[in-house]
Amino acid sequence: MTMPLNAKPAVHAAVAPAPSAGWITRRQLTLAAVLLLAASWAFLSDFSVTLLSYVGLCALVAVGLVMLTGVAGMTSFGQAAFVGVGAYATAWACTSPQAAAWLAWLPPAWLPWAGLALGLVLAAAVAWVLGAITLKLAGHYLPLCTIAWGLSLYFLFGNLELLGGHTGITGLPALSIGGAALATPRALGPLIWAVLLLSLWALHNLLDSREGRAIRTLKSGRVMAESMGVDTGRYRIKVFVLAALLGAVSGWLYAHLQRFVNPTPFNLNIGIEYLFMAVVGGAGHLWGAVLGAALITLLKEQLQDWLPRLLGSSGNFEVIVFGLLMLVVLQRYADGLWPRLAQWSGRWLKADPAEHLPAAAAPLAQRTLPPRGQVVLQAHEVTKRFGGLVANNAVNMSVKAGEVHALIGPNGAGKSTFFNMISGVDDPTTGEVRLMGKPMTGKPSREFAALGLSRSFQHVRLLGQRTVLENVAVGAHRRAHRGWVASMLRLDRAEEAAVLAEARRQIERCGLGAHADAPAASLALGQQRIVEIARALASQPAVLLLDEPAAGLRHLEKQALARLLEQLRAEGLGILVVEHDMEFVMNLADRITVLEFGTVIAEGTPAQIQGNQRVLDAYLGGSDDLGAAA
Ligand SMILES: Nc1ncnc2c1ncn2[C@@H]1O[C@H](COP(=O)(O)OP(=O)(O)OP(=O)(O)O)[C@@H](O)[C@H]1O
Repeated sequence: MTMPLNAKPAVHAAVAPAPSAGWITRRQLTLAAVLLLAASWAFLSDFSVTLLSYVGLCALVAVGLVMLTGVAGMTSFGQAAFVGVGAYATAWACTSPQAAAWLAWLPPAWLPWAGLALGLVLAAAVAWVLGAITLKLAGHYLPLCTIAWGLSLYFLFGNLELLGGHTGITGLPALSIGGAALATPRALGPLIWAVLLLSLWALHNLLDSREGRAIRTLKSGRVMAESMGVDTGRYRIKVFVLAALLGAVSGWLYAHLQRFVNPTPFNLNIGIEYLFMAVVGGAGHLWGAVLGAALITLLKEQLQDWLPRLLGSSGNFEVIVFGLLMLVVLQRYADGLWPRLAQWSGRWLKADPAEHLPAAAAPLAQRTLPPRGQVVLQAHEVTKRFGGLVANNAVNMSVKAGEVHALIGPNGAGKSTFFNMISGVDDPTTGEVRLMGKPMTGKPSREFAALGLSRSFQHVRLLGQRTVLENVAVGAHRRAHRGWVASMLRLDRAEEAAVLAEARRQIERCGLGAHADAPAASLALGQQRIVEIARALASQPAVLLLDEPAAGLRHLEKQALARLLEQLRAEGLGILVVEHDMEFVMNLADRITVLEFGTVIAEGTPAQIQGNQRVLDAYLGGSDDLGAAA
């Protein structure tokens, strides 16, 4: 690997799909399937049309679960409750005398639309409150909480007199658009599918954006994302609200399809079924939700029909068979069926043409670097205790703009712990950290990122299945601004082009241009460390913290890395490096701080450190390393 430091930035930054020898693209196939469905709608039987309408309704909820569970990593069993919120809101708005009095100014045909607005507001409010309370929980506590509030809302529907108790509410009007009543599944089904397809399009756009990259970090990269300036807590709540809104829209359509509501379709069993649909289809894939909803809805229907005939008696046999089938499917296809289908169809599909992002990209936010020699990062008496163990003991250290400062010490000396203290990943037990002169103690790492600090991690934290380009683009998150709605509507393309061009520029600067479109996990570990540096550079930092950047690199690669860091120093960055490779450190660093058992035992220039007896003693047999680097 070489690291051309002055490589030109790539202008066009879209991810190129792998070519294949098929005759139709995925996009064309999707369009053909939608047109076929639309054309055959009038000829399908009433039964098929009804079934397909239910598939569409379930897929709408399941696609929200794909976003919530598959993409963002939050498992919810309680999604049926939000479907109930949407259904009951419109049922109440359309039938209650109180609502009629309040909405007397509205023509009757508009009442269902008022019901939709009410359902969306209620679902968003309930989800926001529930999310704020429960989403901080980790592990199995979060799914348990979703069961708890799923049950609570279900019983609330059944016990509120205002909502008709367990009998429910009857007499809902049909939806009407432009005077045409959508009173049957044949008439309402196209609207259900139009809403579903529109949602899929918007969510696909969202995932293919700056905001989508941030959402993808929620599953396994939250510490990294916070260090890149992403407010992951806020994103988690937003995804939760989004999934709830999709559930509420499905509930609204369901209520006007059935024309009555009662609590049964919103119970916990149905919540689990929605989750099954997302997981069986492929929880990480938007179209997996449609596949899962279709499979499970059709399977249930067929089993209900066939099993009593086969077994000669009636009963809920389909639930038993259904459960067993789920076990087999999940055992064999842990990622769901969509990836298998995509793999199989990949043989005869050709790649979609690469997206052409606008060439005239919007400028990204720029940072003015502090003057050379100014202290940019300062640790004062920083102590960190883990129970009885003192990992950092009153550590003092400062990093100046335009210098490379190295932090060295034997294994377990407390270097990574100190890194976490001064980057906001963890809080010191006592002591103070100042960044750009501002006290930062107790602040989250995203606020360190906002002030210009960026870092890499000792244990590489990349989104392995995403491309190198996408990973590095996460680093530029704070330099762009377009939000969810702009992303869903594709209004962010100029800014997206700028983000991707910047990411590609940093990748090429770090010598990984040839790997930009490869999944990050396919790179060697040493290269993955370089990807982390490129990601940190994409944020245009003033302070760069690198935890063992040279580990796993070959000799020439280390030399190229040293040249890159020298250039960054010349540009005025303050760089702090934790590194075990003494030759690398002694040739590069301006100042070195040595930690032993969490305490600073020496600080000075490389020459002073190499002559320091206490340091040589600390390294025991390692004194040769220090000497050899001289
Ligand atoms: N979360 C934690 N809980 C308890 N002890 C911890 C925790 N993190 C680190 N330690 C302990 O603190 C000490 C310092 O660990 P740290 O990882 O900071 O050392 P290091 O100098 O980075 O080591 P290395 O060079 O091997 O990475 C070690 O004894 C370690 O076991």
